Amino acid sequence: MKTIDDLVDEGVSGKRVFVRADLNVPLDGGTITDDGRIRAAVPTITQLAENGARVVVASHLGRPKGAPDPQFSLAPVAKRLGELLGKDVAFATDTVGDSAKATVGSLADGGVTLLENLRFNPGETSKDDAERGAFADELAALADSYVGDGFGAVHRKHASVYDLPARLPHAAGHLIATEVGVLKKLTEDVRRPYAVVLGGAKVSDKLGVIDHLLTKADRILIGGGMAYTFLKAKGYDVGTSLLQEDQVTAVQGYLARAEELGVEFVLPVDVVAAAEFPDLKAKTPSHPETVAADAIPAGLMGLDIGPESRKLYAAKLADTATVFWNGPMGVFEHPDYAEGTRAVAQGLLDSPAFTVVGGGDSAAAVRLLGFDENAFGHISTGGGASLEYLEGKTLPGLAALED
Ligand SMILES: Nc1ncnc2c1ncn2[C@@H]1O[C@H](COP(=O)(O)OP(=O)(O)OP(=O)(O)O)[C@@H](O)[C@H]1O
Ligand SMILES: O=C(O)[C@H](O)COP(=O)(O)O
Repeated sequence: MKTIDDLVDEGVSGKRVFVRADLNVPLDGGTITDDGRIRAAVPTITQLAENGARVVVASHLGRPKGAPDPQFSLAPVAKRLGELLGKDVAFATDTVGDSAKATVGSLADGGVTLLENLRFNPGETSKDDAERGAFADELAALADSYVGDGFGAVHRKHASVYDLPARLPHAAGHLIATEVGVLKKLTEDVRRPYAVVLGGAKVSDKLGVIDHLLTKADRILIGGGMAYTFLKAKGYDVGTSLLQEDQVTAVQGYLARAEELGVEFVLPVDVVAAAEFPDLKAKTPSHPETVAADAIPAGLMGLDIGPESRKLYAAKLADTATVFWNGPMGVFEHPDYAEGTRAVAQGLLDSPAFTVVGGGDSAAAVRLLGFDENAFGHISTGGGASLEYLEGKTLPGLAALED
């Protein structure tokens, strides 16, 4: 894989270099609540700008439906990126339209622009190769070369991740190199006991990885929105909790296979539940109740792991040598449901293990709850991406940089 250093050695001065970053940060209205992914993109952008490139940065934010949607605008990200780089970042209000063409066209050597959200264009995420390709052609017209650095999105076969590098000379940026370097260690000589902690809300995306982890991990701890599909698979009532009904049978299969293989599954024994999803904006007090995990009353939804589960999870992490954690244990954005995530983060720090925390929200949670990110072995910007890497899957955004 060609690196950004190789590209810079070949000469980037005066050239338009397209940087596909993952600047998908958590937002509260227009306010960025955690800028970790923006900070992670800085080294690559800085190196290119310092070497006289005209840097065209692009990213997705959230999951808009292929059309402009102001709540997913990257405008606040352009401002923050400018502060971190210590220079103005020209923001294009579209991705391949007049604004993008004009902004890129007027870039000086060493200048940086950020394009509007790639997912405002249906071609970005299309399953149709021709539609994605047509959008990639339009993006390619804005640049002379391509640097892939959005590790958090390399598992997506999207136009800017997969099709665009095929159309331009390409290289991998610093973030991708660092992330792959650390995760590779977890797929090779992993020190045991090896525990994997899974939570979060993208349940359908992430359940599939468990099948693979059963042959790798010694212990799998389940929390967050993922837990309720497991509790249901054990025959328990889960009230109105997040549930992936179509995966219940598959999960029963995982539980049976784990028993055969001697892999320990750790599920919550109690949960913090409420009648309604909390107000994450106002953070007004909600009405949480701690209930047994095997009998969540009808009308209540599980929003965090309970106090007994926190003790159990900390104990299960205490003797591990390696831990990979993706996905918060609860709706940590609201103080009533943050304690499970806090307990797991503390459990990781108290254990002697080499710890990798992966995922936009997981990494943000660790920082927002006041933990020192440097105390963890590695904080990955990729959640789904790091899981699929560990699964051994071919990741479109890495494969595209290889040839
Ligand atoms: N019990 C629950 N019910 C509903 N949502 C939950 C629950 N527990 C956690 N969440 C939500 O999960 C979200 C994070 O999940 P997600 O799977 O996106 O993790 P991630 O670390 O960001 O990984 P990725 O980088 O792949 O997105 C948080 O916003 C949190 O509020
Ligand atoms: O948050 C993430 O995991 C990445 O930014 C990818 O986002 P996606 O799951 O919406 O493709």
